[in-house]
Parts: sequence; structure tokens; C-alpha cells
Amino acid sequence: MQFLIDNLVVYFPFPFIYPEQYEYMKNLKQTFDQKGISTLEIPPTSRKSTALLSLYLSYKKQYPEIGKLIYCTRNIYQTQQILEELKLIIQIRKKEFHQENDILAIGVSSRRNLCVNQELFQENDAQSFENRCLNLTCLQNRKKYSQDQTTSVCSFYENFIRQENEDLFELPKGVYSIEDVRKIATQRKICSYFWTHRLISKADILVVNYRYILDPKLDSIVCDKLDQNAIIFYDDAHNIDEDCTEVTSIHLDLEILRNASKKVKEIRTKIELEDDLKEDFEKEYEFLLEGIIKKQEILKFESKQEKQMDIEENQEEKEHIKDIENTIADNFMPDPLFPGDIVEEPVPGSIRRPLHYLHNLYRVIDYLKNKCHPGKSNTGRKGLFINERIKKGEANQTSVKSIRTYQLTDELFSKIQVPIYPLRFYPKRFQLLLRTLKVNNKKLFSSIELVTNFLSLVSTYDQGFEIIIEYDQNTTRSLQLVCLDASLCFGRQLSSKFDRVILTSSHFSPLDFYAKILRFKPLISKSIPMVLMRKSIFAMIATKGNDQSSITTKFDVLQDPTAVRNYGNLLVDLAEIVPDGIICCFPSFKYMENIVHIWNQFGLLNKILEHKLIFSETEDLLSSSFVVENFKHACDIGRGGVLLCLTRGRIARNGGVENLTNHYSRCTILFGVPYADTQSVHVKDKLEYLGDFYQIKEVDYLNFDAMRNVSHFLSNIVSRKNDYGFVIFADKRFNRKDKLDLLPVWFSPFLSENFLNLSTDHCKQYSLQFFREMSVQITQVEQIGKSILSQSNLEKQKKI
Ligand SMILES: Nc1ncnc2c1ncn2[C@@H]1O[C@H](COP(=O)(O)OP(=O)(O)OP(=O)(O)O)[C@@H](O)[C@H]1O
Repeated sequence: MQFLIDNLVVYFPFPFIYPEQYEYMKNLKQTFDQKGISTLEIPPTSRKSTALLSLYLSYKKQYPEIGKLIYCTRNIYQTQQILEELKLIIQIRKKEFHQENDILAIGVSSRRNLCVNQELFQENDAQSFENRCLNLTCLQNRKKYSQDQTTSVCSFYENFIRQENEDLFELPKGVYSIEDVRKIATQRKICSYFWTHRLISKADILVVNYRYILDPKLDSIVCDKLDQNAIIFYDDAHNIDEDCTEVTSIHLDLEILRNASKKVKEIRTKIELEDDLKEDFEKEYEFLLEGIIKKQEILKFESKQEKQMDIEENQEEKEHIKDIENTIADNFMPDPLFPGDIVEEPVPGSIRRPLHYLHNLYRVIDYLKNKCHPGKSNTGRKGLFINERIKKGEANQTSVKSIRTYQLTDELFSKIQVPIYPLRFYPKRFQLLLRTLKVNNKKLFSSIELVTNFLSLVSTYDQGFEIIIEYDQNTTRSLQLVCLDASLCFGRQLSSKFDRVILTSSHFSPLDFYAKILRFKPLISKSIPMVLMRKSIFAMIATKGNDQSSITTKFDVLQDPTAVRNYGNLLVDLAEIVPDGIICCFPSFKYMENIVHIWNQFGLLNKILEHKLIFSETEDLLSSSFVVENFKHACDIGRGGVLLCLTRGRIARNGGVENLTNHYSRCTILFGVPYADTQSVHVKDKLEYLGDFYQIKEVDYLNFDAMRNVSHFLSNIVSRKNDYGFVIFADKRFNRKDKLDLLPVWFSPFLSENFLNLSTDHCKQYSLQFFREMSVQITQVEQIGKSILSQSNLEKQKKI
């Protein structure tokens, strides 16, 4: 169908459009027309990707100057889905509207997903795969190859570098999935990973993992090739604050620190012993004296060196010079700081000489290694650990404490007299050192890279970060730099870089809370209502058992055995009534394990097993995915299943829930409010930080965070317009305004006032009634004009 939004002609690939899609497109268009950040909550079942892609293609047709569309996804599966959907839309546009495609769309992914060299697939895990690839493509190795043909290199990469004919790198307009690109690269015998990077600047639509946009360390791959005009579409943005803090967090442990010490020693010895290097280091010193070192400068410096070598030694080396940029662009150690914070100043004198630098680095690493032994650290200067929080882990006797970044830098200065300001230059200085030593495989030195990044962040940001130290009685387990302030990354990587950013999710309430914690003023902030033919989502809050005693997970199971029994009885009743799948969500592993144990003692598990099989999430991601597959199988073959999982667990976090739609989630029971663990040192610090810098009360953040995890499951209750399912919020605390106000706006109409304070018995009765009503199927014809609109319906609606 074809219609107008203002003066824009929209070619929509289907004969019917959902009212939500139309509404969504109107808001998207407004964001395209103007500039700013829009937050859009759109109900599940709305088919938002189709709406976005159709609108963008139509907009691009009418206004070709519009920027590239960058679609941020969470995983490779979603990337593939979006590209397939785009292919379909373009196909229909051609067939129905005779619109020739003038768009190039590609997906950007990791080496492992894009590699076409079968040799590398012998590597078992992702890390060794990456290391092997870096080894084969590093300049040093490739130079060795030019003298000794027995050295292993990647033939696909070599071909890619040697292609004189630039046409081979071109792609006709069209949509290319990861698989398509790999196929073509295999035919042309070139490396598809590096080829994809070349295509980025030519593509009109890029489908990328969100990390490519948020992580400053990955800027050189995608962001540096984009201009301000690009439109960032961030899907499933309900966890964007956590994504932002995650990309800037760094984890160090004793093994990493020991390895870094070893490597620093190795480099030192190399420099001391090899006289040939002296001249190179003199040049490097002069170069540093000249002033600022930027990536481009280092490239120039290196090419200068290479060129000299060429003339003197080997004419064939010239071939390699033209690809220095290619290799380096990828192997270049990225700066961990956000672009706006990178200091454009000369490298301080104290670290210009390589041995001085390495000496300081060695001492800092040594200090970090000893840092957190409880006996040693606590003997420090009085007052250093004023803000220290300590938590004793019960099971493995580990303790956790946190300190602020400035406390660590204070210590470094006072105890080992390492100047603080130069620490921020450590990653850059290390890059240059490796360049001078002509080491290109940065992965060999990844431990030093982590440490220098850690030091750079610690010395640059004295607010917004904390260091969490985990140790047991004798040894340090880890030292983790954790970001507390999501707005730091959001501001630097998104809002200040791009004119148009669209954040969207099916559960994004309350929209203004996100704007507050990310510190932006939205252009549009809208929650689109859900339009269904009938009330096919049914929600109830169970506040009491049949015996009228309150039900809640507020207390430990042993403290509240009546609630445990009432919860069990509710599940037994529902297992009998509900067809196919029931999903039960618990606030913590400990609670889930204990309650299941007691249900077993009461004989309730056997009663459930009479109707359905029981599956339970485990602490391991891989085995949890088998659990989900088996649960689905039980539902598919008609045996039915009950899936016991965590509301904020691995299955929920890793996309496991998205597949549990239709008959797999006819009923969802939320046992308890899934608050974050307020005993956790990190959570305590975060709450304190939000209070101090954002004036957000602890209780408000905890409620927001708990309810967004709950809402994740609500988005799965129905996945199609004629789907149906119900949800029971089984905890009296859900029946409070501070929780109800945080439900997604589209969901609230499904929770009527009469169902806010029910007993488990009532829940059973209403569920029975609900399934009877839903057993009547609705046809597409009945939906037309209501939950789906034809062209004439749309025109009529617009006139109204
Ligand atoms: N108006 C429509 N009529 C018929 N089919 C449609 C319509 N819109 C989208 N679809 C189809 O529905 C499927 C899913 O669409 P899409 O990829 O847009 O959904 P999504 O964005 O992943 O999901 P959500 O519904 O959660 O927004 C696709 O196969 C698409 O072609």
C-alpha cells in the first residue's frame, strides 16, 4: 500500500498496516525531519522493523541527502533477521511499486562470523580464533613471509591486500547478509572481514552490534567512518544505561597482572640487549619531542620508517607499505577514553624514554598485584578507605570492597611516587613503543593493553567510576573498574556525535527516567498504545493465598512457609488449567532453589508433573539454553512444560525469552519483585552515586530497575495480533502505585482495577474463564479496520 505522511510518499510492502506501525512511522519521520534524540516505546506485535525500514527507504527516495541508517542490534541472529526483512521489503517495492533499489545494505560482525578461511575454524574458542587471525594478518608475520614462504599467512587477506583492481571491492546496490558477503568473498578469494570494513563508508544501511557504536575502543571500525548526519536506531534500548556502563568497565585479575609484568620485563630486556634498536628509539624520542601523538601521526611516523627501509633494503617491501594503514587500522590499540576526553597534548617527559616508561609501568603493575591483599591494603595511609564497602560472600568466603578512582591514584602517588597525569598517556605510549619495536600483533600484549587502559581511565575520570576489589583471605581474585555513570558514554558516543538518535523498545517506561539518567532532552518521547481486537492479554495481581495470608517473596522461604505453600498450590492449579507452557520467574537463584526444595517436600512437584514437565534454569548459560530447547520441545509435543527461571537471570538477559512466545508462554507467573541485590557493593555505590549526582532516590531506582526486568517478560506474552496469554504478578508488593506506574504504558489497560488484589483461588477461576473466551478464534477479516488497517481504513482514520 501507498500513503502520505505529511508530504512524504510512503511505500509500505503489505496490503494492511497495523495502527501502531503508522503511529510509529509518524514519529520516526518527525525525528528524520528535525534533529534530536527520540525515545519511542512500541508494543510487541507491532512489527517495528518493517515500519522503520519502509519509512527510511521512502524517505531516502524523496530526500536522498538523508544520512545513513545505522541499525543497532543485540546479536548476530537479530542482524540476520533485519537484513532478511530488508531484502523482502526491497523485493516487494520492486514488484508492487516498480521502485528500483538504490540502497547498499550490509551487516558488520566479528572476525569469526565473517571469516572465510576454513583453516581458522580448527580453533575451538572465539579468543584463539581471533588470536590466530591477528597472527596471520600481522605485518611482522607477513614480512617474514616475503622472505620465507614457509611462514603461515592468510591467503584471503594477502589477496585482499594485493588486489590492484579496486572494482573487485565494489558491490552492486542491494542487501547483503553476512552469509552473502562471505559467499562473494569466497568466490573472489578475499578476506570478507576487512572487505566489510571497506564497504562501511559506501553502505546506506548498516546493521551492527550496539557495541560498535558505544565502545570507544571500537570507534575505528564503524564510528570513525560515519558523519554526524547518520541516523542511529538503537533497538531494545531498555538496558541502554547498562550497555553504556558495561563497555567502559575493565576487569583485571592476578593472572592478567602477572602476565603484564612478565611482558613488560620481556620488552625491557629486548630493548636493553638489542643495540640495533637504539637508533629507532632515538627517532621515536625525537618524534615525541615534536609534540602530540595522534593515530594519524603514528601512521605517518611508521610509514616514514618503512619507506626508508624499502629504499635501503628491498624493493618488494613497497608492496607492503600501501597496506600498512589497513593492518594498523585494525591492529592499532584503541584509546579507551571517550573522544572528547582524549588529551591532545605532548606525551609528558617522564615517559618519553622507553625504559623510564616501562620502569614506571612495571612498578604500577607490581603495586596493583599487591594492592588488594587484605593484610597489605588496609595498612595504608589513614583515611584512604573511608568509602570502602565490604561484603562477605557466604559460600566461598570471598570479600568485596570498592574504592573510588581518585583513591587509587592518590595511593599510587603517595606510596610509589608514580606521577598521575602521565598515566592517561600510557595506552598511546605503549602503542608507539610496539610500533617502534615493529610488533604488530597486539594480542600478544593484551594484558598490558588492559592494564594501560585501566590506568588511563582511572587517572582521567575521578568521578563516575569505582574500583571493585574481590579477594579471599589469601589472594586477590579481581580488580574491576566499573562505570557508575551511563551518561558519560551516552553523551560522548551518541548524543554529541550524531544529529539523530532513536531509542526504542517494547518496554521503555518511564521514558523520562531514561532521559534523566542519560542526561538528554528528548525531541520526541512517546509510548504508542497497543491495538488488539479483544483483550487477549489478561493480567492479575495475586496478593493473598486461599487462606487469606499475604503472599510475597520479601522474606526468605523459611521465614514464610505459608507463602511458599500458597505459591506451590497456585502453580499446581495453573498446571492443570493452562495448555502448553507456563513460565515462572523468581527473584534469585537462592529463592528458586529453596522454594523448589520445599515444594518437593510438600509433594507439590509430583502434582505438577502429573500435568507438565518441569525445567529449571541453571547457573551455566549453555546448559540453560538446552533447558529452554527441551522446554519448547515438551510444549511442541503436547506434554506441556513449566519453565522455572530468574526474572533477571541468564535466560532473560541472553535473548532466551524472546523465543518463548505463543504457546510457550500462555501463562507467566512473576513470583516476587526482582529487586537488585542491595547487599552488593556495586549496587550500593551506584545508588549512592545516583543520589548524589542525579538526585534519584534509592527506592525509585530499585523500583525502576525491578520493573524493567518484569516488563521484559510482559513483552513476550503476545507476539502476534491473534495470540493470547495471561500474567500473574504474585506478590502483594506489586499492588502499589510505585510499581504499577512503572508498567509499560501499552500494558496498563490490560490490568483492570478489579484484578489488583486477588487471592490465588480467584486467579484460578479467572484463568479458566480467560481460556474459555480465547478458545474462539478470530480471523483476519474480523480484524480489518480495528487492529489492522487497509488503505481505505487508513485514509478514513486520517480524515477523522
Ligand atoms: N503490516 C504487516 N502485514 C503483514 N506482515 C507484516 C506486516 N508488518 C510486518 N510483517 C511481517 O512480520 C514479520 C516480523 O516483522 P518485523 O521484523 O518488523 O518485526 P519485529 O520488529 O522483529 O517485531 P515486533 O513485532 O516486536 O516489533 C516479518 O516477516 C514481516 O514481513
